Amino acid sequence: MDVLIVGAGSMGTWFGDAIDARVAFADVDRDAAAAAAERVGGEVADLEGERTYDVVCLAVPMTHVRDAIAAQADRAERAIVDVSGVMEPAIAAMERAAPDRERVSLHPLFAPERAPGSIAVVRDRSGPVTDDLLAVLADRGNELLETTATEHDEAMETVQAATHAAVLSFALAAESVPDGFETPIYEGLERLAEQVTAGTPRVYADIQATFDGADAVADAASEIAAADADDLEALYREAAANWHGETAGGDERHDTGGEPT
Ligand SMILES: O=C(O)C(=O)C[C@]1(C(=O)O)C=C[C@@H](O)C=C1
Repeated sequence: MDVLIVGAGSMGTWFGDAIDARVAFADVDRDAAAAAAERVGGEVADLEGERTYDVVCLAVPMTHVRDAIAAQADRAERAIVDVSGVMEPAIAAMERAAPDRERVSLHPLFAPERAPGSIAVVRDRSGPVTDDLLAVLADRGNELLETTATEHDEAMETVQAATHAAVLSFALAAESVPDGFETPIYEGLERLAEQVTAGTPRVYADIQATFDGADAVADAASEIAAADADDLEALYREAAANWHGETAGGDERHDTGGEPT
């Protein structure tokens, strides 16, 4: 099987490494394509070339995936795949541009350096080629999470947009503290702030531009900042109910002040 990977950034490189196929990389930055090809043992392809492949995988930023699918779909003989991270527009573009080919959208739910991990998978039109690709990903330790484009994109509002907004807000707002003052809760957030801010700024910007979620975090933070003690207690109980069920934190007999029981 030969696969053209359009986009030779970290996701394209991850995909080329994670599958078992002859791969070629095309990118606006030909040096990036050459680096990815060298890293995974593939070739460099022209971005606007005529050559066709069994599979074309779009590994471009989510803001460009629609256009990239429209431009590259004709080079896919059997299957078209994307790893852009947004599924509804990607699937719609694939249905338009490749109605008679296999179509799968994949979103690795991890940064490439933490591979393997869970991969959200929408099999919009499955068949032998994409079944093989997915079987190899599973054999190599990835967990395939079968979903729909709508379910995925809605989940990303919380899992990515709101989560990143919360962590980045903390990363911006936190003052440095002298060594030794760290609490277990603070250390958890500190670790997340370090992890999130070690990524690629544009990826995080694209996620915020694509998925709602940040406003809900901003609204909740404003409510907390403006709350008096009674309001804060109510907000705390609401949060506890969301995460532990209706009675948690609301029953005085079990009110541990946050200590484990
Ligand atoms: O750093 C990680 O491991 C991540 O999970 C990165 C992360 C995320 O934070 O949501 C960022 C972008 C990708 O689309 C997937 C995952």
